[in-house]
This record gives sequence, C-alpha cells and structure tokens, in this order.
Amino acid sequence: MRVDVVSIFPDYLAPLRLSLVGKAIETGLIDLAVHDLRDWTHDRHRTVDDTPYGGGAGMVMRPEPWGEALDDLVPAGTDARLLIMTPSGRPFDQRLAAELAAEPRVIIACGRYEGIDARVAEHAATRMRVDEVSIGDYVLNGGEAAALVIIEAFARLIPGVIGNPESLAEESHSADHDQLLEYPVYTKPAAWRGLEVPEVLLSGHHGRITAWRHERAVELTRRRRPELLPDAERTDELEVRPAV
Ligand SMILES: COc1ccc(Cn2ccc3ccc(-c4cc(N)[nH]n4)cc32)cc1
Repeated sequence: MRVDVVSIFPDYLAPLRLSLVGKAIETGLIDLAVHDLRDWTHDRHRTVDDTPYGGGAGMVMRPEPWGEALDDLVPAGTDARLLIMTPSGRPFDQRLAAELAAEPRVIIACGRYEGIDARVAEHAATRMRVDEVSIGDYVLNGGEAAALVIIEAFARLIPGVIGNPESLAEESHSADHDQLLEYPVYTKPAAWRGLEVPEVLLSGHHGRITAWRHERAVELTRRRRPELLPDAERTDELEVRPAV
C-alpha cells in the first residue's frame, strides 16, 4: 500500500518511522511518502494561506498549492482515496480503518490554520474518492496528529504488519468482537502491591476464562459505552456500579 501525506509540518509525521509502522515501511508492506505542501508554492515566501472570504478570524489554506500537489501525487486515472483531516468530518472508526487497510493508495491532506479552501475537496472528488475525516469531537491545531492516529489504526490491520493477527480479533471495536470493549488484562506477578490477579485466570480452565473475559467485556461496555452493547446484552434496569 502506498500512503502519501501532505503537510506544512512534514517532520510532525516522523514518528511513523518508528515501531510497527516503521517496520512495515522498512519491509515494504507500506510505501510512505511525506511531502511539504510548500513545495507546490511559487512565491518567494512560499505562501500557503490567505484571509477568509466573508471575513472571520484566522486564515484559510489557499487551494492552488493543494490542487497542484494532488495533480502530481494522483495522476489522472489513478485509483486513490483522499482523506482530508477536519474537525467537521465523518467520525473515524474501526470500520473505516479496515476499509483503508484494503486500499492500494491513500493520500492524507493535513491542513492548518482554519482549514483548507472547500473547493479542494470539491475538485478532488471529480476524480478520486474523498473523505473528510475527524478523529473525535475536540479541536486540534491541524491535521497531522489526526493523520498519525489514522495511519497507525489502518496500518496495523494490513496483513503482515502485526506479528500475531489473532490479537486483532479480540480487540475492542473489532468486528469479530461484536463491538465490545476489551476485557482487563493481567501479567506476572500474581500479587502486586496487595492486588491479586483474578483467580480464574490462574485456573488453566479455558472455558471458564473465556466466559469470565466475555462477562468483563460486557460489564465494561455497559458501564463505559452502553451504545456499543449488542441487543442481546442490553439490560435497562438501573445498576449501581463503581465508577472505575
Ligand atoms: C472551523 O474550526 C476549526 C477548523 C480547523 C481548525 C484547525 N485545523 C486545521 C486543519 C485541521 C485538521 C483537522 C483538525 C481536527 C480534527 C479533529 N478531530 N479535531 N481537529 C483541525 C484542523 C480549528 C478549528
């Protein structure tokens, strides 16, 4: 998979060269290219922003550099998917991560200032699939942190990136885990600062362990994210529970 990221702060994407995503890049599972948007400016000051039509605070990113960047990165006839980071985008979730993991080419536009001129998305959509994407209901200063999150989330789903694909199946929000949150995990020592590992996990009884883990996942999901509960697990009675 080829991933292109365009930003005025390309160094912000340096962490992608670390850890699992970095290994996937080294082994060629992912071909990552990070570009400086200013390479598509032509004035002495390498200007990427201008004042907003209609007034208002802040500056807006000019369409011309973005248009030229996308012309170069996505030649006519290329099958590519453009993701534009924005606080007003569709919520990013595991389903979209799985879709992106199957794409041959993804281009991620990281804006700054008050965002990118709306015509960039409009024009790009005439020749590629465009998604304006948010990573949550909070406001960042630009799209780079969102790009790091999204790339990590879909890269780990690419076959060969994660050593043990079985671990993907049991994770929170994974489709095969019917949207339950992940159960609590423990490792050695069995006793730590007076806190014991739940006995069942030391029993070696796999049936009981599986049942206990499912119960904990349902309990956690009911408490923290009831909207994710499958119908079969919903109970309406009010239950007093610890706030943990
Ligand atoms: C109109 O209101 C604003 C518009 C833009 C901004 C700053 N900014 C500029 C580009 C950009 C790209 C993504 C994001 C972002 C994404 C999520 N989930 N939160 N924030 C923020 C971004 C602040 C406020």
